Amino acid sequence: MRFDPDNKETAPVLQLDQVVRTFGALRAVDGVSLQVAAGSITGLIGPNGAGKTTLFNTIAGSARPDAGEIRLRGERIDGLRADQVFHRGLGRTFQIPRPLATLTVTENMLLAPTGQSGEKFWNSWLARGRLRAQDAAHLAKARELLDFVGLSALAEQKAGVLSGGQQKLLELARILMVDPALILLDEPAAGVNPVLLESLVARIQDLHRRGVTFLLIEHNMDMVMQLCNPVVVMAQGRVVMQGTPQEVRADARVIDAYLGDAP
Ligand SMILES: Nc1ncnc2c1ncn2[C@@H]1O[C@H](COP(=O)(O)OP(=O)(O)OP(=O)(O)O)[C@@H](O)[C@H]1O
Repeated sequence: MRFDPDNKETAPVLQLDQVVRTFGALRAVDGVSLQVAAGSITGLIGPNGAGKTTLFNTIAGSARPDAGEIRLRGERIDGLRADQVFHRGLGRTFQIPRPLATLTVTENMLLAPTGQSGEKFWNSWLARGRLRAQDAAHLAKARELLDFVGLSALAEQKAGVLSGGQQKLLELARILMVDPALILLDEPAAGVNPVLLESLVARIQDLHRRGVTFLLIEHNMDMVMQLCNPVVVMAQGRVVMQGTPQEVRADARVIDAYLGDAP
């Protein structure tokens, strides 16, 4: 399906066409074509080493594709830097969150609109200088979003003291500072305690109801089955199948892909 800018309902937010990313002889992403429909929570699953994170890195601009085309809302983004992709409306979180530990939670939030994609670990002195230029509107928005993810009470704490789950909520809130059209979540459930996980799932559902589109990598199948439709399955750098959670669960190719990963 080609992107139809006149049809906001059905046009895919993200479109990948034959994307390849290699590491030497290894084709970590080996000709992936897929579409993420506007308003969907699309799941990306697959055994360890399938190429999911490499695909995210390639989409988000932290790794360049060796071949293929990537479009966000119909416009080519392959070849752009991570901060450029971020400002075009694509936010991503990491398997292991990367807040600036010596800045406060609020200060981390205020870095988002200045162009920090989360890719670079800026030194805190430099980051503080940038924050002075922020205006009150950004601060109000930061407070509102921290409230949304349940981190208001920790707003003035150093981000380094947050638990892993709280750091994931902070990453999500930080991305929301730029009103993203699409959010890539890399293993949101990993290392998150059950209470915070419930809160994270609820926030994703809230945002989904407000029209935010998600593509998420997850090994927690309960979460995938609860949240995602469709689910895309990768193995050995390729898309093996795509379908509803029920279709994926029952598909022999998916079972094979996972069993092939067993020790
Ligand atoms: N920077 C790199 N240099 C060399 N090889 C890499 C690099 N990053 C990833 N790979 C390899 O690319 C393949 C895909 O890795 P990737 O991390 O994308 O898989 P994944 O599906 O995200 O796995 P997991 O579920 O374990 O996170 C693996 O064989 C991995 O060893």
